[in-house]
Amino acid sequence: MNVPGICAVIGSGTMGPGIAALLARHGADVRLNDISREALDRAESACTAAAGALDQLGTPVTEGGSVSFELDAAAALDSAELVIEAVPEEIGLKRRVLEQIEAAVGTDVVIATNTSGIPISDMAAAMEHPQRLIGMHWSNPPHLIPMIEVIRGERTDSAVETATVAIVEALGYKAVMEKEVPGFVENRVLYAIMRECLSLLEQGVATQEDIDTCVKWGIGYKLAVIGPMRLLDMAGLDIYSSVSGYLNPDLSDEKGISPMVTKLTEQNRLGMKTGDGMYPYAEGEVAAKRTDILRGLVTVRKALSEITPV
Ligand SMILES: NC(=O)C1=CN([C@@H]2O[C@H](COP(=O)(O)OP(=O)(O)OC[C@H]3O[C@@H](n4cnc5c(N)ncnc54)[C@H](O)[C@@H]3O)[C@@H](O)[C@H]2O)C=CC1
Ligand SMILES: Cc1ncc(C(=O)O)c(C(=O)O)c1O
Repeated sequence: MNVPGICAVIGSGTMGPGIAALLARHGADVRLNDISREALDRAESACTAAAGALDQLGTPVTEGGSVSFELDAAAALDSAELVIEAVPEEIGLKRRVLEQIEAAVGTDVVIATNTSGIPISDMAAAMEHPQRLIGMHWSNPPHLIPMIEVIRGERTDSAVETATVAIVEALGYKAVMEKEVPGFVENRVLYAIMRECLSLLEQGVATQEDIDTCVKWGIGYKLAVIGPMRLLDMAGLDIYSSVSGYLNPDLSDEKGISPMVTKLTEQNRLGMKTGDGMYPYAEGEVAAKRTDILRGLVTVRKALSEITPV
């Protein structure tokens, strides 16, 4: 299966532009929609940057692809063969947007949601044709992380799942098919790591710099080559049993949001998008960090593509 010829991406904040740029790279006529003119203006340069990263990666260009920027949702959705919803993670808003999408496209059109982890069945509750809604969870930055989680809701048609997996594979990405649980697989694992790291920082066990160094080199580097299930075999299940026996009861079981994150959020210190967060950023540093991150991800992905899968 090829990538559908006409795609609509609804919401053009952090995720929409990278998704649109990758679809366009594979030949699609992509309409990127947002309710904010400013967001669409920012999206134009984000799409250009994403295309530059795809050039660095050597991703071939399929002729005929383009991205257009649409304030008018109806124009974006007109004749769309695939719709990807990427509006903020708020169930009420997502339900309203899905209602608007479903009223504008044919019943055979796949409607995918990029939710970070809201169960698909909860989002489909008010839909007239819930069989065509599917979770298609891209990882940030979506034009570079070559894996997408595909999550069926209780009423999703199996043909919609098959079609979505085929689209993911046509993009050259790996599809991971899952049953729905809040957070899906990726964010359950990521948020377990984040919870523990934030707890260690709040307890003063290590600085944020040292926590980042430990996780990047001690865990991240290794996990990019060996998945956690295989790592258990490499370490030895007897070792895992001994360590988890005394360690698991001591790990963070914080049920709420980290107090440190709550305080920073209340101060509008949201990270790179506001120029201050877990780290402070000097003038020009956010752009430099973003460039370093993209360059690093391109380099590591190229290296990983050359190794034998473990
Ligand atoms: N930021 C991340 O790292 C990741 C986010 N996600 C998920 O993707 C979705 C989008 O996330 P972000 O791009 O980070 O959000 P964002 O807040 O950066 O962008 C969302 C955009 O949607 C627009 N929007 C709001 N209401 C709209 C409507 N009715 N119609 C059209 N556009 C509308 C906003 O103006 C904004 O530009 C969320 O569900 C999020 O949880 C998934 C993977 C990673
Ligand atoms: C902090 C954080 N939260 C959610 C996601 C997501 O996948 O939905 C990501 C990501 O990197 O993709 C993330 O970093």
